[in-house]
Amino acid sequence: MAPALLETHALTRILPATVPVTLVENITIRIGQGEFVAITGPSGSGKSSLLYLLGLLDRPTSGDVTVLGDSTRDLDSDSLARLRLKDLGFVFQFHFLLPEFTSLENVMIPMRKLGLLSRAAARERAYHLLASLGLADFAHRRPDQLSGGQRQRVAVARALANGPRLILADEPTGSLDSHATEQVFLALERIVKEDGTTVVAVTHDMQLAARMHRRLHLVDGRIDQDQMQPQPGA
Ligand SMILES: Nc1ncnc2c1ncn2[C@@H]1O[C@H](COP(=O)(O)OP(=O)(O)OP(=O)(O)O)[C@@H](O)[C@H]1O
Repeated sequence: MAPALLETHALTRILPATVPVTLVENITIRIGQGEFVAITGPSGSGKSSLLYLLGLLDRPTSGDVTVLGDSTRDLDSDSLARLRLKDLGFVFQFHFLLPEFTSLENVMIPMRKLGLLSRAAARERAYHLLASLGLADFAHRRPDQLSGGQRQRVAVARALANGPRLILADEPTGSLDSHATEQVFLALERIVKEDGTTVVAVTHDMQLAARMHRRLHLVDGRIDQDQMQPQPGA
């Protein structure tokens, strides 16, 4: 069997404290290439905690995350940072674009950080990514000159900058109105359909979750097995 893009094995994260807090417990999942996966569950059920572990932004107390068949358990912080920069893209509820830079410059930053492209090539790729998300006319605007939906689509373009295999999104439409939500959702859906990129998104929006391939439903930090059925039509 081909290796999954991302797998977890008995992933558990406990915050040490006088009374330890279990964020997620015993999570074993397998996510393949080109999947569009929703992480759902009530507030406080551990959705963001799981996404941070999947994105190697937090480290488990026990268990493992494997990326393309390779364990990440023994990687040092530099190797984890490199893996995140090259193979993973992140979109958060708030765009976190740098306010003093234009859309184009914001999208170029991860490419320059990875250091594989010249400045001119990074600029061209950033422009192409923005254009593919319907933002060609907004490439030279700063974030404060964009609408909420446009800003979030710039954040999607930035997440795509280094051609990641996996995009992790934490409530990417959580602060948007319905029109902008649809624009951002369609942008993510297109990345999955056309590029075969895997997208895993935390969402409270059950209508959006129902349009994705699969739902991982969390309750009290654990996967709710009753909710693990594939979505109809997926
Ligand atoms: N640093 C922390 N200290 C103490 N408790 C924490 C900490 N971080 C998270 N928690 C708790 O862990 C649980 C899981 O949090 P998490 O943010 O992953 O949930 P969530 O499902 O994403 O919630 P929401 O939908 O409200 O964003 C919650 O009960 C939260 O209060």
